[in-house]
Amino acid sequence: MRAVVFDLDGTLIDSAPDIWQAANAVLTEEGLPLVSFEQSRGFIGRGARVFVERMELAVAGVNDPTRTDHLHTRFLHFYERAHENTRIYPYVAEALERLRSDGVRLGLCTNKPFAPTAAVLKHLHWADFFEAVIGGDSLPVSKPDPAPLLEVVGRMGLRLPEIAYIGDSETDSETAQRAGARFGLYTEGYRKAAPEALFHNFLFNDYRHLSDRLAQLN
Ligand SMILES: O=C(O)COP(=O)(O)O
Ligand SMILES: [Mg+2]
Repeated sequence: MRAVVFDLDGTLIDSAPDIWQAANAVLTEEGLPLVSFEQSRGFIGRGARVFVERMELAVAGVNDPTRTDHLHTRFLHFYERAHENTRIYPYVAEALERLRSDGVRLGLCTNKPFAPTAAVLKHLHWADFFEAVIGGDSLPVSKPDPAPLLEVVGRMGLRLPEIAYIGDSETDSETAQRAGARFGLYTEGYRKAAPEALFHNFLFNDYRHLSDRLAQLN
């Protein structure tokens, strides 16, 4: 295993509380009804545009393209500044350090837009941690299209059989399957389906086990 590529939201960090706060900041500004934490968490996974569409549908019953554009712009404004309640999942920092000290290279492939991704990585002092970072708006297509994952691998000068992808959601599982990548599913994120129902090479719920699970893939 030369490298591990990670998803971000629901995989390395629990950002749902800050995403919820950004969502309700936009809705408050627009005089629209607010969403619950569970609703907001359920909208995560396909990037900011889809998040906003789902949110608008929930509170207004319909997507109006002009309003969606505006809500999207304002959501990105708040999203970029929302880190106060974002937490790194337990033992993630130790797991990443261990991989690095084992000579495993690290990449990041998220559907979070690039600007808030860069902002939260900086906030966590992870700005230089990942060799290649692709956000949900870095390419014309986003996950579950396999292109973003393939782009990360390409930018690292690697080939797909040399990496494993780690993510938390239906989107990540489908991305890995369509790319033909090995996939580890972190079960404590924002997934809705049963873990067994999703493509994976291994499941894990504790980052203290990640290195061993990856080693068993080889
Ligand atoms: O922003 C999203 O919708 C999901 O982000 P993720 O790909 O890092 O889980
Ligand atoms: Mg995720």
